[in-house]
Amino acid sequence: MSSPSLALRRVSHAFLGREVISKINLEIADHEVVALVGPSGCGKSTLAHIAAGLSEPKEGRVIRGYARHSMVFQEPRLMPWATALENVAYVARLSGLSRRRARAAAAQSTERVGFLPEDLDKFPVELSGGMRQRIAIARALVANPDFIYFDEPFTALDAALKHRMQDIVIEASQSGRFGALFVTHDLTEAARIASRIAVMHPTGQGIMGLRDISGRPGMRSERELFDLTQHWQHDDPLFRHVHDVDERRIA
Ligand SMILES: Nc1ncnc2c1ncn2[C@@H]1O[C@H](COP(=O)(O)OP(=O)(O)OP(=O)(O)O)[C@@H](O)[C@H]1O
Repeated sequence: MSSPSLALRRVSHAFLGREVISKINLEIADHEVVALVGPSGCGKSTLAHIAAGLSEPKEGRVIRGYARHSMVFQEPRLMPWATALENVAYVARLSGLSRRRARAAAAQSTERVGFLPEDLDKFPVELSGGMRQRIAIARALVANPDFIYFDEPFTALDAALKHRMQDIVIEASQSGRFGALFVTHDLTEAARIASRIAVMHPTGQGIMGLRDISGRPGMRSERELFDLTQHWQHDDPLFRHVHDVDERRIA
């Protein structure tokens, strides 16, 4: 890989003296979407936060080759006092646009994620969970990032809406040409949106392995996705612990 968008080199982190991730190595190529999976509590969010610079690793290095990133979390984290449009425009303003151009960019970004214009003046409390998450994605896209961190962004959504939101990410990653680290519990989601899947060790002791996913995201049929996830779960030892519940004892 010549110049990766993101490279993690022997990244370790501890909370209150307890090491939760250890010696993580991972590279993501320019415009590549990598899904990160692993059992609950193995350290996926911790790793994504460190990679995005929200916290400093205790050891190791994070090398960011991209120009500008954004994040989408499981909870939309919108500003409750601002309308849907203002939530998105605020980020556009931070990237240096005038008020008028920021509002235009925000309107365009919300259209891209299928948010209806008549709902733009509503406040977060007046929006459904799916509408709020669309705004969170529009906000992540508005400043034209070339890298996005997704931390289980669709876990709380119902199946149909989840599917729709995945399509939006696939479409946006292809037309907007960003790379991404996409943390998820859902192997079918990983198989749909990513070009590679990374499996984290159940207790955070590194990335256990990676698998290339053949074909282009968005072009894989439901049958192919089903066969692939069945194969991962039943025939590939790498995935043996992916759905384990976290039963580690806290030291
Ligand atoms: N701020 C914190 N302070 C103390 N411990 C923390 C903190 N954040 C996370 N942890 C611990 O670090 C470990 C890894 O947590 P993390 O949220 O990164 O896992 P995860 O794989 O993303 O889990 P899930 O899939 O359930 O979201 C867990 O044992 C968790 O309890």
